[in-house]
Amino acid sequence: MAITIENLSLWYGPKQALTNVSMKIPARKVTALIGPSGCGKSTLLRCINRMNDLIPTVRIQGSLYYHGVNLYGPDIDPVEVRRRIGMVFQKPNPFPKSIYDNVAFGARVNGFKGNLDQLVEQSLRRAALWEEVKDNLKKSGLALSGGQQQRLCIARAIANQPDVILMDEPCSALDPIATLKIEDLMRELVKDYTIIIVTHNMQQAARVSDYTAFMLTDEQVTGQLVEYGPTEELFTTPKDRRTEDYISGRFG
Ligand SMILES: Nc1ncnc2c1ncn2[C@@H]1O[C@H](COP(=O)(O)OP(=O)(O)OP(=O)(O)O)[C@@H](O)[C@H]1O
Repeated sequence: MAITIENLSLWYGPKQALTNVSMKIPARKVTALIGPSGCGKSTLLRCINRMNDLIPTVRIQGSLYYHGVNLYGPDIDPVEVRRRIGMVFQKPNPFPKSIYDNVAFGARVNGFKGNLDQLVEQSLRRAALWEEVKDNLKKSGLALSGGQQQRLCIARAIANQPDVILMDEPCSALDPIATLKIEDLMRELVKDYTIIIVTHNMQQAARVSDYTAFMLTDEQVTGQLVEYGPTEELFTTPKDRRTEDYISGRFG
């Protein structure tokens, strides 16, 4: 298992957002988190690389293990956690720098001693962007199309040599063609990385993920994990009535 989550609960100030979530996320698979708006998907995703630590009012209970190490243990450096567990956001967010400098950024900050040109090329190739930008590496990252910008952000994440890539609705700002390109890319990247994706789009979860987790906030419990299993099973033979209602479009 890449990630093991045990009884994780989270509060934003007095407001609870996750309740006793437990799940095991396998390495080198795509795991999708689905569920209605506000059910805690992004919150759970952000727990995995300790992004919620940046919010002062957040309180977390429970454990989250990454290859057996408790990421919330006392000796853990959140900066190192975020290098190993990279993240791609909903809205592509390249730095206002050249394509090259975007990809080289993390390596430079970390005092990378190897061949930077090679790292940039490899990362852009892996993000399926190299052919489109190789003659324009000095061009601003912001001058690319939305889909290219998102692949640039994926290249920037890959250049940090992560093990896990978290993606928070990576296609929601993209057109259908750019979306399919990112989905193809995910299937390619999963050969080498563990990918966890939050998506609103059930078809997308069905297309790209190996495992799916359905989350829900209802009158009784905030931010609960209702059902989790192989994607095909969850979509064809859900075990919980609430999963069935959601995937058949009866609510959310
Ligand atoms: N920084 C924050 N401060 C306070 N409350 C927050 C914060 N971020 C999220 N919340 C609340 O926590 C709950 C879960 O939000 P979260 O964004 O994790 O849900 P989600 O399932 O990802 O929703 P969506 O699909 O709409 O993005 C919501 O009620 C939200 O308002």
